[in-house]
Amino acid sequence: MNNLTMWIDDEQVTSDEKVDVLNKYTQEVFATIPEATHNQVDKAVKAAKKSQEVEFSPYERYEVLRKVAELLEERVDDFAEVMTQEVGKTLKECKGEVTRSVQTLLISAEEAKRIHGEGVPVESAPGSENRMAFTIRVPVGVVAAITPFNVPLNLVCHKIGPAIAAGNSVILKPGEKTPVVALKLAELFREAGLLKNRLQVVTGWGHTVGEYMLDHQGIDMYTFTGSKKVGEQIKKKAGMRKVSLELGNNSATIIHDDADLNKASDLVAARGYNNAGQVCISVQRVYVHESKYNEFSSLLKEKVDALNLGDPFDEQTDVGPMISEEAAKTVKEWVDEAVSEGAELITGGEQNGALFKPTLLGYVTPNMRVCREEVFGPVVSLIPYSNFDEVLDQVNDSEYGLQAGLFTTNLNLAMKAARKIEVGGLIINDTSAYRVDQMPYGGVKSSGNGKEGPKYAIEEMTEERLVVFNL
Ligand SMILES: NC(=O)c1ccc[n+]([C@@H]2O[C@H](COP(=O)([O-])OP(=O)(O)OC[C@H]3O[C@@H](n4cnc5c(N)ncnc54)[C@H](O)[C@@H]3O)[C@@H](O)[C@H]2O)c1
Ligand SMILES: O=C[C@H](O)CS(=O)(=O)O
Repeated sequence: MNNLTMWIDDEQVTSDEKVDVLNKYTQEVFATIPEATHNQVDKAVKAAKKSQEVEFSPYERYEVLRKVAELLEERVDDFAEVMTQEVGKTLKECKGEVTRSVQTLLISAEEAKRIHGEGVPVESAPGSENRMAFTIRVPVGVVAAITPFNVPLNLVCHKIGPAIAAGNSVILKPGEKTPVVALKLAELFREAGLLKNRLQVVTGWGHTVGEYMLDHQGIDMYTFTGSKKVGEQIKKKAGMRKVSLELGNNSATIIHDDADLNKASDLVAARGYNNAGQVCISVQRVYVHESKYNEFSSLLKEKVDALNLGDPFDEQTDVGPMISEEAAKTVKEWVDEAVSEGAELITGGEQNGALFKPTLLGYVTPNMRVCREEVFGPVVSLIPYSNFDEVLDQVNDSEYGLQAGLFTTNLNLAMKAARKIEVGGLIINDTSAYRVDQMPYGGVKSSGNGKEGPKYAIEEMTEERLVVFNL
């Protein structure tokens, strides 16, 4: 068993209290992490602040991030195997996540060289003829990055990459259920020669270690990915400090009457169940035009039935365990409740420990929890509709707004949806779950605020400062 250590003030340290990290398939403990104390968090913040005094040029930041990307690329298999144990998602998916993380770091490295302000034409104002002005972007300072369990490497890279590229010092608190790959990544930053204390990692529970971070006034910005509940707490506690929140969603995808049903059902089957549905943009609510509902439903059922549930290390497995038995039980409760309220159980609905069978529900209505709230499990709900304008309203009838998908060949309808659907991103002819790492990514309403994607995250993680010359 691995007794892991944190990185605080340039040292590998532990603490008396420990948190077990389980292999999510076998449920055996495969590592322990220290529960950081209040003093350790304080020490990390002070060390981060001090590290800001050392010059770190954009090109040096580029070099370190590029080097970490190279080191990670050499260790894809090693990282993926650890991730499969701690998350429970399939080995092939984990390899995909590590490969994406390499890209996120490389894009961040490139963006480090492109941080710039802009000229401001103050001289055009009467009386300001002898002045000139421009903006510069300066680092915010100490950034606290708090990350969730489900995508434990790439979402960490989406925070550390841009924060380092922008010239900040970062204190990372990874999700307590999946902290191991984050700690391994921190080692790569050391190996790559990152300046002292530009990255520190504290581990432990959110309600303790996370809260110590929220209470520390030495932190200049919080970048958080996780649940709406915790996001709200962070926003309250941050006060006037900067906050970037990437929160949940109950993602909708529309299948219009002109859609390619084969393609649409392939993509829904692939993106409604990967990582056991524990993806913030996972396909959850699928609105199908009534004229195609039966055909789409049987095509999709066939593809969902073909998904193999089981050991994530087995190459034949498509869907591994959920993060815990407790999470799987909640999903079971919501599915049973929907069926008792009149939904059709097309397939699935069975739970065994942390394993939950890929489930397809039909004739789901707006007030059912599987529709209204974020399921975060392998459950897709089909909802028939007759009128395009009305379905846009149904999609918007949600407190969330991260991404949505629309299958149609009609350009006018696609543009109408783009203007009307209240989301951070609309994906045409694919599901809500499309994401590549350079794109602007982030939600509206209860899905949060601020954008990720290194270029956009760097804007969040820097301040724009105006410089005016009186010549
Ligand atoms: N929008 C996105 O990009 C995105 C991406 C992935 C996951 N998510 C969301 O994350 C959620 C699932 O992840 P989770 O269960 O790990 O989320 P979570 O909110 O329970 O935990 C996220 C992080 O917050 C910490 N935390 C918990 N309580 C805290 C507190 N009181 N103060 C400070 N920190 C605290 C946790 O320890 C963890 O590190 C889902 O809602 C999902 O949609 C969103
Ligand atoms: O869980 C949500 C993630 O942001 C989606 S992805 O893994 O980045 O595609």
